[in-house]
Amino acid sequence: MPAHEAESDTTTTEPPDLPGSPDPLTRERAHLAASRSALRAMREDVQALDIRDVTANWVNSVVLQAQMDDRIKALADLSHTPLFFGRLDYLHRVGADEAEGAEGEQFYIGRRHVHDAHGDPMVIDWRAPVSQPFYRASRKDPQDVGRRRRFGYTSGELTAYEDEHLTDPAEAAQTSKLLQAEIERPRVGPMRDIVATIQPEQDEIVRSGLGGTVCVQGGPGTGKTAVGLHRVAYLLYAHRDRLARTGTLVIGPNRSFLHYIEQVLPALGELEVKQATVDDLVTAHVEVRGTDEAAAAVVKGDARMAEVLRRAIRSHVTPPTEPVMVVRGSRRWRVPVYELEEIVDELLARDIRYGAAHEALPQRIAHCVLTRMEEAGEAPDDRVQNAVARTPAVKAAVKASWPAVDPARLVLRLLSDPEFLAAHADGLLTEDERKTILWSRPPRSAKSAKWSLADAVLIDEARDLVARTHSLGHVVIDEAQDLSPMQYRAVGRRCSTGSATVLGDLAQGTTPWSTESWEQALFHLGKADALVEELTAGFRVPREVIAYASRLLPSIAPGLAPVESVRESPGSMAVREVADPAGLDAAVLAACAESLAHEGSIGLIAADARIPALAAALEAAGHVCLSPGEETTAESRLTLVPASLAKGLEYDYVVLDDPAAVVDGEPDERTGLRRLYVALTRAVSGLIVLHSAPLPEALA
Ligand SMILES: Nc1ncnc2c1ncn2[C@@H]1O[C@H](COP(=O)(O)OP(=O)(O)OP(=O)(O)O)[C@@H](O)[C@H]1O
Repeated sequence: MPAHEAESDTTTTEPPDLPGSPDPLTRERAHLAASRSALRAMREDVQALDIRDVTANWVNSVVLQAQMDDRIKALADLSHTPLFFGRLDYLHRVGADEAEGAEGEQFYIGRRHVHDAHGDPMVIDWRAPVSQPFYRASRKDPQDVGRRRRFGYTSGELTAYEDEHLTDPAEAAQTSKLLQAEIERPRVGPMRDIVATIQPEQDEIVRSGLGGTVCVQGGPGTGKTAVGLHRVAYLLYAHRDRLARTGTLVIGPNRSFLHYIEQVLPALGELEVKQATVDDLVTAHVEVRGTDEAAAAVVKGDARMAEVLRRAIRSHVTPPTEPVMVVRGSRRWRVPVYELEEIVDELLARDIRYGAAHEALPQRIAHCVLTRMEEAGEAPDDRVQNAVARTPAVKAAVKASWPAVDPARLVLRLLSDPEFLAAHADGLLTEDERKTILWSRPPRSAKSAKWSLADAVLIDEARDLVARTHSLGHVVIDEAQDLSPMQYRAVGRRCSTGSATVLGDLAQGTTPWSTESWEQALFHLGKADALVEELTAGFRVPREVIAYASRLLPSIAPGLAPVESVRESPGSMAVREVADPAGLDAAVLAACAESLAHEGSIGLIAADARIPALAAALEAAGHVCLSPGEETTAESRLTLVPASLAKGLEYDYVVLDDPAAVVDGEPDERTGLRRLYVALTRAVSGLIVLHSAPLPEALA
């Protein structure tokens, strides 16, 4: 694969040039300049639109103007993001029969579609079907592509290109230098998109259909987050209308993480995707002021709790014992007990939401009354039925047989009333488990209760038993391995009529309820038929570093294979023992200073308990520190990261303080080692591990 740079363009592979014609790089630059002015023209066209004549009213005009403003924003030409990053030379016209001998076609691939004044494409959106071979074509399967060209940019200038002639048997396959350079480029600021370098196995996940749920298992830095975000962008392109109606959501583990990834989709032109943590979803209606012991949270997060709640809510249904007597004017209408029983039984058998049945019951009783009225020769209409449904007699019957249930109060009663819990957890929870979740001092009311996050998930489940939760079109769940079965259910009901992308790594599960197998997780999510894919190539962590971290795998996830890093960075790893524990802070500061001498972002990761001491030491040494997820700038590049917040984040250089303390910060050894595995796998270019206490045995 010959690479060409501005100064050293020696072996040209372009078709023979006419004497005096410009060299390929100049031609490509000319196409870039022409594309940029075409984009400018597209933007000016939208800006010049006068909507006064086409909008019927004020609301219409506001809506249309907002859409146009979005479009104008989307058409902005950002000088630091190349308008195109690749070119495909097809051997034949796309879609034409090869036998016709139709001439080849050329497409420039970029972040968005750009066309000229005649509507002919200058740049094709990376998500369009004709762009797909840019990511997937290979020597084995050239997909009718004769040449794939990648472009290299320096400070927004097109400075290099690299060609692959996929159908040329004489050309040997090589790893792309531009691809490697893009992967090695220092990270400053928030996460960026990978449109120019999506790999074939990643692309298969990105472009998999909207209908199915995909689950991706992948070690640290294999691009799960990147793939999930690009899949959303792809789905929005391929199913724009449907997803605009139903909505999309990206779920991440915490605010810092969401902040870190929030720029990726807008950079791809997608501004409408919502982001949330699972906690955000379930605390919309509950104020969380309490916490749980791990043992209680594990039981509360167990899927058996869903059945306990289902039984508890249905226990409010009582078979009718009294007939209903409705008085209208001078007449009395009676619905006998057996008929009421039939209605209640039928509603129970239909298994509709508790609240829906509660609303249907008065209408059903009123309908019986109306039938009797008709039999007696009256001609009542809908208004009469509604009036009957609202009579005190009918209301009293509904209250007796199918009373309204408040979800929070239902959970409150389960957690405070040992008999109520025992009755509905019979055969599901052991006595010990019931004791574990019962409040020792029950609160007076749902309002005054100190709900925990696990309680909020239970209330969310109870709310769904009362009234169906609104479902979105597509949900991406990142770091999914940390969700409890009940949390999976909470997410699952938010995409019950849509699909999901589930991303995670079983080896990075650090919650007491973390996922043991994707099959189980997908079952709880309600997507048991999802496809499980595996990503094994690592794009973040250098080979030496991942090899060191992978020593932990036999202890934390015995079935998983180590990540195969695509990054060679010799000398990227150092483990330093500090003999005197009192000298550890100073050694850490020195390692930070050493790392700051390089370009890029620095993360100092330490056990949560060590953070205050390190923050003070850094401040005393005059370092300005960022918090995780906060944007790195050229002036402040050092982030102090508590180990509990490191998940999903990355830094060019990582300094890891005292691994043993990171392990000891967790309730058990396996969780501690998993936390350490996360901390060890955040580095893009270099890792320095400092310790005075002995290293954990699994690592030593
Ligand atoms: N095809 C690619 N080309 C260039 N960079 C890539 C590619 N795939 C992933 N990366 C980069 O590798 C890094 C790790 O990606 P990402 O955060 O998505 O991995 P992850 O699997 O979610 O990691 P973790 O398990 O640690 O959360 C990111 O900087 C991402 O941009």
